[in-house]
Amino acid sequence: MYAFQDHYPENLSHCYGCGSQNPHGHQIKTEWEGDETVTRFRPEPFHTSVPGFAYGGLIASLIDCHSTASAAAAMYRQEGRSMDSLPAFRFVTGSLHVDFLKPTPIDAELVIRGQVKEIKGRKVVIESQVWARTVMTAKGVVVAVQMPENFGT
Ligand SMILES: CCCCCCCCCCCCCC(=O)SCCNC(=O)CCNC(=O)[C@H](O)C(C)(C)COP(=O)(O)OP(=O)(O)OC[C@H]1O[C@@H](n2cnc3c(N)ncnc32)[C@H](O)[C@@H]1OP(=O)(O)O
Repeated sequence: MYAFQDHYPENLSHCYGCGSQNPHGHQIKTEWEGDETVTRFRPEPFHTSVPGFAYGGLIASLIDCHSTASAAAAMYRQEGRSMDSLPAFRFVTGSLHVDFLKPTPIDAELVIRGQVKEIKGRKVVIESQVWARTVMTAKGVVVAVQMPENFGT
């Protein structure tokens, strides 16, 4: 699979959630399935909250990085451009809202499905749901904003 994150330039591949260059991170991979974006992730025992269940911060970070990647992919798709083309679209999180609907089991593959709700200027809004087997355990809304040139200054 060639994922959205595989197109990130190396200097932006250190993110704890999605950076392929971060050996301690989740290194999530996201791709299109029709008009939805999909990330699959299997929690490790050290992601535990209550024994048997995944830590909420993990769920939030999966939604977060799934959504920033989805935002970039959505912008490329809208422009009819390949994700390899320059200049690159880079998105950071402006806001992250998560609803924890059910406990998330730690022993199941998690499937995060995202939908593009709005693209306006430098902003993309992504809604996502986290599924464990047949149960939706969390849902989220992320406002992703194209990273300013002077980010961090
Ligand atoms: C090939 C692909 C490459 C991809 C590379 C991937 C990089 C890897 C990184 C992975 C990262 C992984 C994830 C991470 O961990 S990212 C790390 C956590 N996030 C940050 O550190 C971001 C810090 N914040 C900022 O830098 C600025 O505040 C940003 C850039 C977010 C906006 O400041 P800026 O001055 O630039 O924006 P603007 O004022 O012109 O507004 C523009 C639009 O956005 C809307 N808005 C703004 N904020 C919010 C908000 N809080 N709620 C709702 N909406 C908000 C605003 O209303 C407006 O919309 P509209 O009114 O026009 O409708």
